[in-house]
Amino acid sequence: MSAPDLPSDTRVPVTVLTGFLGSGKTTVLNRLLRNPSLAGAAVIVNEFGAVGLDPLLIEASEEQFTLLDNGCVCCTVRGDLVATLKELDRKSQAGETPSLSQVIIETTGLADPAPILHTLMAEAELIARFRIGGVVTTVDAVNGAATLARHPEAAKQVAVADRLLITKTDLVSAQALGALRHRLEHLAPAVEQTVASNGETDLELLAGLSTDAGADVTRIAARLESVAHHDHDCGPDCHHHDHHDAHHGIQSFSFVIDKPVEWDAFARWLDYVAALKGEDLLRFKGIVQVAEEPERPLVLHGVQHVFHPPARLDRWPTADRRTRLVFIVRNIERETIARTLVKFAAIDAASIAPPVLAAA
Ligand SMILES: Nc1nc2c(ncn2[C@@H]2O[C@H](COP(=O)(O)OP(=O)(O)OP(=O)(O)O)[C@@H](O)[C@H]2O)c(=O)[nH]1
Repeated sequence: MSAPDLPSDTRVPVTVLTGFLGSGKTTVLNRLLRNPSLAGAAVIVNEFGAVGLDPLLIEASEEQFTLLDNGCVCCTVRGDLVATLKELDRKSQAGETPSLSQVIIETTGLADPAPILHTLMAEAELIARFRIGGVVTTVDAVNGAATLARHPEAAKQVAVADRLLITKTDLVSAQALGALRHRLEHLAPAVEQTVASNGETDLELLAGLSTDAGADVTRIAARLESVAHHDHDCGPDCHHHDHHDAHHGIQSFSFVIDKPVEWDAFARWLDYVAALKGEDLLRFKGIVQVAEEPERPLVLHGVQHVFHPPARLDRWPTADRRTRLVFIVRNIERETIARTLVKFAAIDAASIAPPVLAAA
């Protein structure tokens, strides 16, 4: 179906912000959203996991923010994405919300961006109102090389990028960064690689994409075609599979703990879990009520072997002050982690929800 004959700049650009689990998407998004010129932007966040923490961690206004948490936006919630975009457009046109200037979709870390682009290019109603502003892919300098070798999803995210944002360069040597850049050049030739230190990037990122890369649907289609080629070149440990198997073996679970935790014991538990399960502990996120300072929660991020320093918030983002821990793992049982919580973090099994049957 061909797009209506509209000048492309009357349509709202949609930027897809993707990148593997924990690679720094939300950090980049939060930095961008601090810019007043993005006040008219809508943010759609897709989260993989039963208990989502992103609504607590993303600095978008309630009006700006839509959470899609019923599955992965590249497969099960594509319909929700279409409905969300149509509704954003309707509200903007009806004057119920400020005029929509930009949409940023933050995918899950496991998403294949190609079906998302297809969705944006296939729906006549969407084509009339929205255009693809481009794909920005974050690549974590610490875990990036290993992740590209092990997870085909990550290689695809790089292959369809219009811009690569290399994050966490403060944590690696120049040599490691050079090797990663070389790998990225191979997967995405001629795609600009930018360093985003702690999310620091500028609006040029979105503006530049909107005007050149995103406008050309033919070019995007050609890039999508080429992803198949890159799929067969994603590294020695890459396991090829079709899209429906893409998240095979990866699961998410959570714990809600209704009593404050003792920090020393909890920190010991974190060290233990990181050391023991790092490679299969793809992503860990937590908001923690610490007994020593219960009014100021700690936000924790773990990405494979790397546990980032905890960040203390000034206050709880919502009325719910319970500790919440979310895991995205490969081949690790919830009960196994639960047992370590009881043993190392000295957490009473009775205070954990959903109940932990085999923890005692
Ligand atoms: N040292 C350092 N840490 C960073 C940088 N960018 C992000 N981080 C940290 O990396 C962790 C994960 O960042 P997020 O922005 O939550 O990553 P994400 O890609 O949104 O994660 P998911 O979507 O939940 O998988 C957080 O603790 C960030 O503070 C960076 O440039 N340097």
